[in-house]
Amino acid sequence: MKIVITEFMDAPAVAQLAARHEVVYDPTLVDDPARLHAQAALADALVVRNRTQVRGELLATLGRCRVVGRLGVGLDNIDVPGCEARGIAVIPATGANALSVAEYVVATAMLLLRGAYQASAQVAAGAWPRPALINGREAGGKTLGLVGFGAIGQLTARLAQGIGMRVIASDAALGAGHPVYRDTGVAPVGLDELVAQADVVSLHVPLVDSTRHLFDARRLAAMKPGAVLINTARGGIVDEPALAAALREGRLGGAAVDVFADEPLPGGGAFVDCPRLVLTPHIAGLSVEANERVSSMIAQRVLEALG
Ligand SMILES: NC(=O)c1ccc[n+]([C@@H]2O[C@H](COP(=O)([O-])OP(=O)(O)OC[C@H]3O[C@@H](n4cnc5c(N)ncnc54)[C@H](O)[C@@H]3O)[C@@H](O)[C@H]2O)c1
Ligand SMILES: O=C(O)[C@H](O)COP(=O)(O)O
Repeated sequence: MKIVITEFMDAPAVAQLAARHEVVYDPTLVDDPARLHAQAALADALVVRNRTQVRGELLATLGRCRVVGRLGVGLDNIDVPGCEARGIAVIPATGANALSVAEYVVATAMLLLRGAYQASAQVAAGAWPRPALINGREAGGKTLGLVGFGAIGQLTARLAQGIGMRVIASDAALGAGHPVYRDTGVAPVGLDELVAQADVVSLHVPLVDSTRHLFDARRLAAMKPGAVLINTARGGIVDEPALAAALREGRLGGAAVDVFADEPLPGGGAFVDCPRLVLTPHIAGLSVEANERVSSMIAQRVLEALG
C-alpha cells in the first residue's frame, strides 16, 4: 500500500513505514498543492502535521485513503466529520508532545514573572540595569489557571506544582466532581473565577467554535493586573490586537504566544516591538524527544490501521 507523508517526520519512523509499504516522504508537498493532490489521490494513508489542510479539494482527492495520521494533537486542520463520512480514520498523536508543551509553559511563566530576560544586550554593553529589574516575581506561591484540563493541562499542573504553584483549572467537559481534580490536587473553577484569580493563565483547549476568541478584549481586561498569559493552544483563541494593547498599556505583566491566527505570522502586525512578550513559531510541542515519540506513535498506529 502507499503512504504519503506531506510534512517532516522523524527518520526512523519513516523507515519503519517504508519497511512494510511504499512510502512517499516529501516534506515540501504541503507547499505544492498540485503535487500534493496528485500524490494524495493514490494514497492509502496520508500522514500530516498542522499545516496540511485535510479538507475541501484535498479531501475530495482521497479516493483510496483509509487513514490520516496526524503528527500532533490539534485537529483543526482536518475536516474530521468529512473524513469519517468517507470512511477515513483520523489518528492523532495524543499525549506524545504533552511534556514539551508543559515544559514550555512552566519555563515561559517563570521567565515572564521574573521579567529579566530582555536585559542581555544592556548587560553585555555594560549598562547594568539592576534597579529596573528588582521587582521580578517568583513563581512559587503564585496561582496558575489552566483553561482546558486534558493531557497537556494535567501534565502542566504536575510540573507547576513541583515548583510550588497553586493550580486551578476550568474544563468545559469535566464536572467539578470529576476524579481527575481529586487525583491531581487541582481546584476546579469556572472560567470567570479562574481569570479573576490566576497570576498565570495558560490555554489548553482545542480551537473549535466555542473557543474562538475565548480571550477577547473583555476577558483580557478581567485578568489580574500584572498577570501573564501563555497561549500554546491555537491562535484563533486569543484576540491578538487586544492582547498587544493590554501589554503596551501595562495591564498584563507578560505573554508568551506560540500559535497565531495566521501562520506564519504576517510581519508588521500588532506584536511588533510589543513589550513583555515572548513569541515563538509554533514550537511548544516540538523537541527532539517529542518528534521521536509523535512519529513512532503515528507510524505504529498507521501500520495497525492498514492491517
Ligand atoms: N503549540 C503546540 O505545539 C501544541 C502542541 C500540542 C497541542 N497543542 C494544542 O493544545 C490543545 C490541547 O491539547 P491536549 O493534548 O491537552 O488536548 P486534550 O483533548 O487532551 O484536552 C483538551 C481539553 O480541553 C477541554 N475543552 C474543550 N473545549 C473547552 C472549553 N470551551 N473550555 C474549557 N475546556 C474545554 C476538553 O474537555 C479537554 O479536556 C490541542 O487541541 C492543540 O490545539 C499545541
Ligand atoms: O497540535 C499539535 O500537536 C501542535 O500544533 C504541533 O503540531 P505539529 O508538530 O504537527 O505541527
